[in-house]
Amino acid sequence: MAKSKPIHVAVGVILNSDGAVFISRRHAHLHQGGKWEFPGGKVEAGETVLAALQRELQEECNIAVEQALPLTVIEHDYGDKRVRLDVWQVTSFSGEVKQREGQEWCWVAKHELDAYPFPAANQAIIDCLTQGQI
Ligand SMILES: Nc1nc2c([nH]c(=O)n2[C@@H]2O[C@H](COP(=O)(O)OP(=O)(O)OP(=O)(O)O)[C@@H](O)[C@H]2O)c(=O)[nH]1
Ligand SMILES: [Mg+2]
Repeated sequence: MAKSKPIHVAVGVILNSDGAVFISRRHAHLHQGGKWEFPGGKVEAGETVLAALQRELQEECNIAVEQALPLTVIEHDYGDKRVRLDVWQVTSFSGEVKQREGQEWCWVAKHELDAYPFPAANQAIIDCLTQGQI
């Protein structure tokens, strides 16, 4: 049986002035619950990916994205659902980064990212960050 279209997700990599990355922990009851993630969420119908990124990062981590660059697109099949992660690096923003939805969160040095379990789709991003390619 043909599978339905992947869920299109806008995902933001935010680095602070120390070069650390903002991550938060998915609530236990959600898909991939308990794993760490980059902030972001589903792109709505008729919305650009950048607009979705701006909306999600305002809602989830309190910032207004001023500039962001597309890094990569990752398609992954979890078996129960397929995702298409549209990964952007946030290069300019205003506001103070903080988690607004009650999720555990932290800034983590790139070389320490391997210690945090992420959803399988994220592995390519984690590799780029730990190898200093981002
Ligand atoms: N935000 C985010 N989602 C990810 C990442 N990696 C990954 O596989 N996903 C998957 O992307 C899908 C959508 O993400 P999401 O749950 O943040 O979507 P959302 O904010 O719109 O959630 P909502 O519909 O509950 O409001 C989930 O199935 C999630 O498991 C990641 O690094 N960040
Ligand atoms: Mg989300």
